Amino acid sequence: MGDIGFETKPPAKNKLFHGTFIHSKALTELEYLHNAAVAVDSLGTIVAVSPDTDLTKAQATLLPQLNWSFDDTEIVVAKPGQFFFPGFIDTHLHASQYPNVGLFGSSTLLDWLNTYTFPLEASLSSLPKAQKVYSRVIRKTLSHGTTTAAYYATIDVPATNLLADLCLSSGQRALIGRVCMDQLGPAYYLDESPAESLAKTKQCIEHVLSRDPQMELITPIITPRFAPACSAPLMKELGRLAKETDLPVQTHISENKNEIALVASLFPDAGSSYAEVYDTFGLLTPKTILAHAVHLTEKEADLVRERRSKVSHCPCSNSAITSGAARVRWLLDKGIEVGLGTDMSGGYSPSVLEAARHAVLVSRHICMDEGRSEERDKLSVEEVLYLATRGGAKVVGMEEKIGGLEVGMEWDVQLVGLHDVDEEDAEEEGNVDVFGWESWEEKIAKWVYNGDDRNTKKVWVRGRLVHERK
Ligand SMILES: O=c1[nH]c(=O)c2nc[nH]c2[nH]1
Ligand SMILES: [Zn+2]
Repeated sequence: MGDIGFETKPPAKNKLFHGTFIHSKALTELEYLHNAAVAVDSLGTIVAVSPDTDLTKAQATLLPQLNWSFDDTEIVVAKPGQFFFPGFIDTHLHASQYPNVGLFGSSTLLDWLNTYTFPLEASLSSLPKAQKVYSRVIRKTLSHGTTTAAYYATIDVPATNLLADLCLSSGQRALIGRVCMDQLGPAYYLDESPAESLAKTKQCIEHVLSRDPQMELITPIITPRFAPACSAPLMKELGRLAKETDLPVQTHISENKNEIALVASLFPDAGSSYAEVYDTFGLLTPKTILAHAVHLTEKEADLVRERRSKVSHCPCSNSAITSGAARVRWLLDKGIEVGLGTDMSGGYSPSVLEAARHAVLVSRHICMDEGRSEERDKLSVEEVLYLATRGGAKVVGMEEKIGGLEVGMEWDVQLVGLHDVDEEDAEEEGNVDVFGWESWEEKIAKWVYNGDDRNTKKVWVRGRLVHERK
């Protein structure tokens, strides 16, 4: 892969952004900063936030304060109606499954894996094919405003390493997981032994760390696929590795009822629940991302909370392959950190915004099913945007760095534009029409329910422009 330009360093120019900035202040509250300026240094870090200041004033006051020269500072101005918003954090997706988005028929988890998923993943041991798929998934997710992605690759080492290299050269922040599985899969798609699985995992970890030693942009993540696909010795080794390296872990939990029954039959001696199986092998850590968590029992959720493991809520996937409805309000009330995952291609869409609106709708179905109608039982627009940004940042362990627009955080941001119906020369219209009488809260709600990648005009990661809609 010699010709890829590895880049952990952001561009060298200081930047001054001006316009409207919106981010989550708390789970239920968005903060709106209008006519504001944000200064981002050449390392991609936010160094000043000035509310209520026009551009000329911001240039006259902030630049001398920061010792920045006028000529060397790039100015980026949001047009009226546009706003800067933190980049989305996709806390669970399978880069290797991207070609299958939308293909799941009427399958459920275990037959979906055999019919659609394992054959595709296995085929990515062809590096040209992996290059094609991984380049595309990175471009596609960036175009939807995903600045950080927790990726599963495949069991193949060179292809997983290629995904890491491509994230680096494309500038997407990512966690890179080589999938570990030594049972359940077809013979053509399995690690041969726990020892081989561990050794290959270490090779990928070393690769990622060789490219980005400080884990500034890409981070290795230990990835037991899910308990049914991992033998007890393998999970034990991976738990040990997590402890030794203090690296994050990602896996699936309690997605589907047949899967849960399978776990009980496969691991009769490793605890009395799915969560306890992972705990037995040291895989429930504060850096563990558990995808789905649809059918957790009260006791399991308490254990997850006690271990400070995190949950990736994947509503599009849970609906598509009929896994069930995860009770996000219940998890949040327990004090478990939750983020959103597209879970492509169990999920049918690369868009975290789609996952956000689906999370809203699933929460309403839960209310209807449980005969509850209290306002707070339903997830609000503000709450799902929190899950998509700040919540996701906590899930991937980067809440000090990303998810909000504060001094000291990194500039991982999208510029969003909605279509003003009075604008004659409006650029690409997109799906969100704004008539001019909407409040900002209403504009945000319209974006959440009807927005898509046409509204994502520009995307930056660590201050570097990584996507621009032409
Ligand atoms: O949604 C899912 N996608 C997968 O690839 C997978 N593997 C195990 N369990 C899984 N669930
Ligand atoms: Zn998944």
